[in-house]
Amino acid sequence: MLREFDGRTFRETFTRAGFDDYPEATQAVRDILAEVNQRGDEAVLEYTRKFDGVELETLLVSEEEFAAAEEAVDPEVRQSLVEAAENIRDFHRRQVQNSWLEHQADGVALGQRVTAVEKAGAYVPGGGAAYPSSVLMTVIPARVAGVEKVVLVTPPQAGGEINPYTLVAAKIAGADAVYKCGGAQAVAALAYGTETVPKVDKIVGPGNLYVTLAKREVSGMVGIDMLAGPSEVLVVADASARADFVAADLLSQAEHDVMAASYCVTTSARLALDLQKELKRQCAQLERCDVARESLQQQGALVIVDSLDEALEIVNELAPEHLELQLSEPWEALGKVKNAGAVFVGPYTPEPVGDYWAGPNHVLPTAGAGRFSSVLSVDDFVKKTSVIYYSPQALLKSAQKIEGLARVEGLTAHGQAVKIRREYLEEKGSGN
Ligand SMILES: NC(=O)c1ccc[n+]([C@@H]2O[C@H](COP(=O)([O-])OP(=O)(O)OC[C@H]3O[C@@H](n4cnc5c(N)ncnc54)[C@H](O)[C@@H]3O)[C@@H](O)[C@H]2O)c1
Ligand SMILES: N[C@H](CO)Cc1c[nH]c[nH+]1
Ligand SMILES: [Zn+2]
Repeated sequence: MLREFDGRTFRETFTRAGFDDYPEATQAVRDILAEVNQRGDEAVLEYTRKFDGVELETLLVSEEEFAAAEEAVDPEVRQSLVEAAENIRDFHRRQVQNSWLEHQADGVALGQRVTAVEKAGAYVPGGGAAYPSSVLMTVIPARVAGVEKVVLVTPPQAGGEINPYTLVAAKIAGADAVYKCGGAQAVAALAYGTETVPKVDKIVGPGNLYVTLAKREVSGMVGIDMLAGPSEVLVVADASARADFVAADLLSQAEHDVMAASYCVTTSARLALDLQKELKRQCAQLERCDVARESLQQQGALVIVDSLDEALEIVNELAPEHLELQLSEPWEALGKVKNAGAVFVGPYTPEPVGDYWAGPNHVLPTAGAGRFSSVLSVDDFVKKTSVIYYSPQALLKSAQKIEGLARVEGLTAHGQAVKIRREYLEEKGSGN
C-alpha cells in the first residue's frame, strides 16, 4: 500500500509538496480572506453554508448549547479529558519564563519583561474528525501563559451544532467563547474581527491545507504559531520492530486526511515485506479506511536503507511532524535527530500517546517547517520586552564609543542623542 523506494531512489525521486505548491488553493484562500475582511459575519456565514453545508443564524455557541453538551457526553470520557488536561497543564507550566531585571555594579540595569498577548484565537479542526484534544492543546498553554481572552473557532457539524466533546473540552480548558466557523473564513474572522468574532493578537492551532494557507497569509498582521497542516509520521524501524505495531502507527496518522503523510524508513527488508501485508489487513478494519488508504497511496512511502545513519539523514531532511524510533537502541539514535516536531522513543510509545495524553503539545510543524519551527508552547503566547537603564556615570563611561559607532553608520542624530548628555554631564563636572 505504501509506495516503495530504496534509500537512494527515495532521495533522488521523492518530492514533497510544501505550502508554496498550491497556487489555486492559495488564491481561493486570499479571496475568502478579502471577503471576510470586507463583509464580516455575512461572508463567514456564506462560506459556512458553502463549505460546511450549514445555514447558521449566529456564530456564537450559546450557554444552552454548552449545557446540552455536558448532558450528552460519556462521563468516563469526560473524566479522561479532565486527566489529559491536567497532564497538559502540568507539562506547560514548566515552560513558563519569568521576567528578570539585573542591576549591575557599574550603574547599568538590564532585563527582560515577559508579558502575555492580550487576546488569542485557537483554531480547532472539525471538517472530518472532531478534535476535543486540540482544544486542550491550544487553550491550556494560552491560559498558563496568562492570556486574558482566549476564544476558539471550529467548523459546525451537518446539523449546525458543535461536537459535544469539543464544547466540554472548551469548558475544561477555560476558553472564553466558541464560534461556529472553520476553514480560511474562521482564520480571517480572528485576524480582522467581525461583528461577532473578536480580532485577536495571535492565532494558533492546526488545520487542513486551507486553514494553514490562511494562517500563512495573515501572519505578520497578526501573530501565528507555525504552519501546522496535514499530519505526518515517520517511523524509523530496525529488525527488532514489530510490523503490526508499525502499521498501526502509520495508519493512525494516515486516517487524519488524504493529505496526511506516513513514512517508514527501515533497515530490514523482512519488516518492509510484512509491513505492506499488515497495512492492508489493518486498514480494512478502520472506519476511515478510505481516507487512510488514499493517504498511504498518494503521500506515503516505505524506504529501505542500508544503515541507521542513512535513515537518520532522511529524518533530518524531511523534518517530520512526528518521529517514532522503533529500534533496539532508540536512545542512541535520538542524539542524531536534528529536525522533528516530536520524537516518540521505543516500541511502547505510539504517537497517539502524545496526541491525547502525555502532556507535550500535539500542535506541531509540518511539511518541513520543523527545520525552523517548534512545537506549540507557552512561548507562543508571550512577548519579550527588553529593559535598559544607564545611570549618568554609566552613560559617561560608554558615550564616546557609542558616538563613534553612530558616526561610522552616518547617523549623526544618534550620536548627538548621546553627545548632548555627555557634554551636559561633563559641564556639570560630575556624573551624578
Ligand atoms: N499539525 C498538527 O499539529 C495537526 C494537529 C491536528 C490535526 N491536524 C490536521 O488538521 C486537519 C484537519 O482537517 P479537516 O479537514 O478535518 O478539518 P479543518 O477544520 O482543518 O478544515 C475544515 C474546513 O476546511 C474548509 N475547506 C474544505 N474544503 C475547502 C475548499 N475546497 N475550499 C476552501 N475551504 C475548504 C472548510 O471551511 C471546512 O470548514 C488534518 O489535515 C489533520 O491532519 C494537524
Ligand atoms: N496527530 C495530530 C497531529 O498531527 C493530533 C491529533 C489529535 N487527535 C488525534 N490526533
Ligand atoms: Zn493524530
